[in-house]
Amino acid sequence: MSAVISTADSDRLQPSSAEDAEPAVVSLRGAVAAVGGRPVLRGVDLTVRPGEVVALLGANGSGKSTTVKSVIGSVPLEQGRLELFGRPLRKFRAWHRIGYVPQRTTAAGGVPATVREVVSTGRLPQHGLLPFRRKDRAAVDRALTAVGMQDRAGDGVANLSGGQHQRVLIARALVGVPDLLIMDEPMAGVDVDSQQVLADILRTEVERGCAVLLVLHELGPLEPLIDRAVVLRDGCVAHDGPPPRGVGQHALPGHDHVHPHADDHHHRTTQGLLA
Ligand SMILES: Nc1ncnc2c1ncn2[C@@H]1O[C@H](COP(=O)(O)OP(=O)(O)OP(=O)(O)O)[C@@H](O)[C@H]1O
Repeated sequence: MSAVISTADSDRLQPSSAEDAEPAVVSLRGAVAAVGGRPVLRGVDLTVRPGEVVALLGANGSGKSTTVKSVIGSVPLEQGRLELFGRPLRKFRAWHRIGYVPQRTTAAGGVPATVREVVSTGRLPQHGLLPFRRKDRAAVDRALTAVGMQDRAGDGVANLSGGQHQRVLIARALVGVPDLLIMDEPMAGVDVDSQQVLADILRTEVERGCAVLLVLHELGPLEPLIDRAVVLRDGCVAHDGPPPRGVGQHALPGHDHVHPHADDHHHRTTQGLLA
């Protein structure tokens, strides 16, 4: 699955100074992946450094979601190499360091679970099959408070608005106190007030040093937080550098506002966060 890295790529991965000695949180090199038998990623390079906030932009179908799914190991690479916190994917076990907020779909609305139950599942990488301990319950309480959903803890998730539902998914990702937060279109289907709440939550996470990889439709209220933008076009990186100011995905060719879309596809799941 992981191809041998080229000499040029090896050189690029070497730290250039003592400051850079900490390994990248995400180092994806030459990622090639197919979904449903169709080539989607055609050599994607993506780096997220500790504490960095990277926005992944691009037109509909350019491969953004597939890229983040390959980062959490749920879409296997046909070629290329992925390292998480300096370890190759096949040796990486510290999934508790990663919080993942999937692209929100309406499908979860029918799940008969309470807010607290959904958020508690985010603690699974920490305690596995062991019973919940006091510190796990405290972590769930902290995450619920962080997203302003403490008073809704006993409510069914089916009764929440889009913005509240998104907050629950974010609380689930935060409950493990991750070092990397990956969010796939966190603002999709979220009202303007909740967008500001989400931006504030994200700012708090960034301030405590969490690295963030965001799939975004447009930069919007998150723009001030973003250090770097990677723009995908047709499964390739078209831009990697400063965020295109005032230009979101809306300005990119092929954008057609079909969001959010249900993930009713059947990715071949091998290893990783969702395994
Ligand atoms: N399970 C699947 N089976 C077949 N094709 C798929 C599947 N999942 C995604 N695709 C296709 O792969 C391409 C990339 O999809 P992906 O979801 O990564 O794009 P994206 O950039 O996130 O787009 P969007 O902004 O619409 O979410 C698209 O053409 C999409 O239709």
